Amino acid sequence: MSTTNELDVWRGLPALQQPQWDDPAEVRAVVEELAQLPPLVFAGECDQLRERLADVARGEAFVLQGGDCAETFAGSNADAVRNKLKTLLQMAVVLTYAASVPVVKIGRMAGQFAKPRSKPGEARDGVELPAYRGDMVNGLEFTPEARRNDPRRLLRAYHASAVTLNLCRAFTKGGYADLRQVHRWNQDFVAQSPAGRRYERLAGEIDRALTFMKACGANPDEFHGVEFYSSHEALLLEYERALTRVDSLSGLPYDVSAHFLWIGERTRQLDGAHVDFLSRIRNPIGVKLGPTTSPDDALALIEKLNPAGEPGRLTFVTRMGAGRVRDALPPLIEKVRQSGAPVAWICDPMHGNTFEAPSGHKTRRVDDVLDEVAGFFEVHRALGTHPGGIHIEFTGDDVTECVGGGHPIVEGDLHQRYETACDPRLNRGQSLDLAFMVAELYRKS
Ligand SMILES: O=C[C@H](O)[C@H](O)COP(=O)(O)O
Ligand SMILES: C=C(OP(=O)(O)O)C(=O)O
Repeated sequence: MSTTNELDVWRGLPALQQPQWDDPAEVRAVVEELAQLPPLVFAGECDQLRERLADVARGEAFVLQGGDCAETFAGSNADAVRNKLKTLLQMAVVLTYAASVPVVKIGRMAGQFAKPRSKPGEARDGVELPAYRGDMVNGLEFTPEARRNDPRRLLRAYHASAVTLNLCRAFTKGGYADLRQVHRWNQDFVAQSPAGRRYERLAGEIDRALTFMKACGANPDEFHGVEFYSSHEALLLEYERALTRVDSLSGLPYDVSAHFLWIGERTRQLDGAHVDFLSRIRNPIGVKLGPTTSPDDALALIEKLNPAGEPGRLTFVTRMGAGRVRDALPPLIEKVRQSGAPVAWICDPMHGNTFEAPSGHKTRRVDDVLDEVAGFFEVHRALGTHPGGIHIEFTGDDVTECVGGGHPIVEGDLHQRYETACDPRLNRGQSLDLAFMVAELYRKS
């Protein structure tokens, strides 16, 4: 692991997707302020997650990672965070109970405020403005004022992350996530949707199992809370660097902005700044791999990011697209397996399946999402490797952003509740449908 000076090597390397700020002095002042603020997460928690991910790499646990595409400052409130957590908990219960596998729960939450974009600008009715890059950089509103990059937003992102993480810790440790509450999470949902009714039946079985275990002498308080971890894409390196601290116990650097950080598909260049910076922090980390990744790219990333071959350190999050997963994924897994490197493999069935509907809304078909996950399981089953988890964009609200699902949304419905700040998310029913399908696939594999 690196010395403090080596943590700045990235500054001399190409760093893609970094915002241009108007006033470097203002950025320096903000970064200095960030560097004085308390850690959001602790080194020991990151180490614990690394151990959980080592279980995943060994085939003994499954990751459920998800949340908004882009969190917003306005969304850092109790209702929105509770709804997201509630859906994550419901999905985790379905997976744990129906697939009988320990589920490592990681929110794409409490820090997912910066977005890489395909184009620097956005045009509407002949007007061109800079693209929205996440609330950490500029505002979503289509006005020149909102779209101006404002470094003070880095501080607001830190505080919004702190608020969100505080809520997550309270909900997951303070009794709300108690397994004896499985019915309560579904109360507002049960009658409305096929997924809700299916979940309710499973919750009834869990109730009976808990009563049985209690009768056998198990301590029901064991089910009081759950382990929950935060994660986001480590995109804005000034922010991540300012929140990197040397742990007083181990003397090693941890990025204390989240437990788990990942490098996106657009910034995973081997000789780039993002790969260098993440190679030097001690957190468990991930890399997104799209369909253009070669087996040699995967090996080179392993060599750079986990040269010691430590289990749980490195997760590959594959996002091939439903049409490509069955041919693009096997050569990667095969070569990594031959190398003996311990990698946890997770499927992101969202980012390879985005298209634009005739109405102009960016959307995804639930069928494509399900098909990519099915392909991911088929490939792992054929190769005898472990399908280690899913990474999804979802929300706890009944939005209309992805088409299809058990309670189908058609393209003409997209305008009804299209609320994402960036890419389309699964709503609660679509997320539960996915969890039931994954549980079945897991059982079979
Ligand atoms: O969430 C991922 C990316 O930021 C997003 O897909 C980029 O979208 P764009 O192609 O509209 O820029
Ligand atoms: C940008 C993202 O994905 P990818 O890097 O896989 O495109 C994302 O997960 O927000």
